[in-house]
Amino acid sequence: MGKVVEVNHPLIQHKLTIIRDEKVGTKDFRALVDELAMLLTYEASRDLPLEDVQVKTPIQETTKKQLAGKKLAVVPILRAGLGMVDGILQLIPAAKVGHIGMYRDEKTLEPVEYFIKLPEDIDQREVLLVDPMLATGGSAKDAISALKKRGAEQIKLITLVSSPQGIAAVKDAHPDIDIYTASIDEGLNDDGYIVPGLGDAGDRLFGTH
Ligand SMILES: O=c1ccn([C@@H]2O[C@H](COP(=O)(O)O)[C@@H](O)[C@H]2O)c(=O)[nH]1
Ligand SMILES: O=P(O)(O)OP(=O)(O)O
Ligand SMILES: [Mg+2]
Repeated sequence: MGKVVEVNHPLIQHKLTIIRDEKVGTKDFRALVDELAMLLTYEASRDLPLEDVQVKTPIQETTKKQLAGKKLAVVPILRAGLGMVDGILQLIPAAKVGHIGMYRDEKTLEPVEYFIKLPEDIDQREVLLVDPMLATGGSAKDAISALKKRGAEQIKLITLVSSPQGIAAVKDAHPDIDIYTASIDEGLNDDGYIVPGLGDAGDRLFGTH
């Protein structure tokens, strides 16, 4: 059974409050989404396996830990997820990057997939699936299904803002998935936007409407 972790570190709460502000422009919004993604990845990577390694300090030889070389892939759900990739790669530069393109139909709120390109060995990688917003959960559910269909077994979903409904929908469809989020907000409005949320993350990242 996967877990749901609301990572409420003070730095995360502070930065998230800033980007909720409608007056924050594209440049600051982008920078803070990157920083938040990095901070969330710090928590989501807590269980990465370690192995012993010999290291010679200027004082003496010692046995310490290093990452055991686990293969990772970062997979953003386009467009909004793209804003989280660079921040994650700063922590895990060797990760490969896949892309899943999806938009929500404005009337039905159902996700429409328009692009998918993943590393060939996705079945051997732990996947960090990233999207700033988990609203109805439709996009994340379909993205996880697409990853599983291609053999991915270990998948963590990282979001900035989640609704209780979105979390429940993902857990219902994919009980094995761990979800890391900076905030579980109150809910959804009639247009499927998270309340209070931060608006349309893709539009705010890329300056579109
Ligand atoms: O407040 C919101 C809600 C949604 N989005 C965008 O939609 C999808 C997620 O919606 P689901 O209903 O969970 O499928 C997400 O990719 C965002 O791009 C948003 O920006 N703001
Ligand atoms: O999920 P949407 O429709 O908001 O897509 P995008 O992330 O491209 O804004
Ligand atoms: Mg959008």
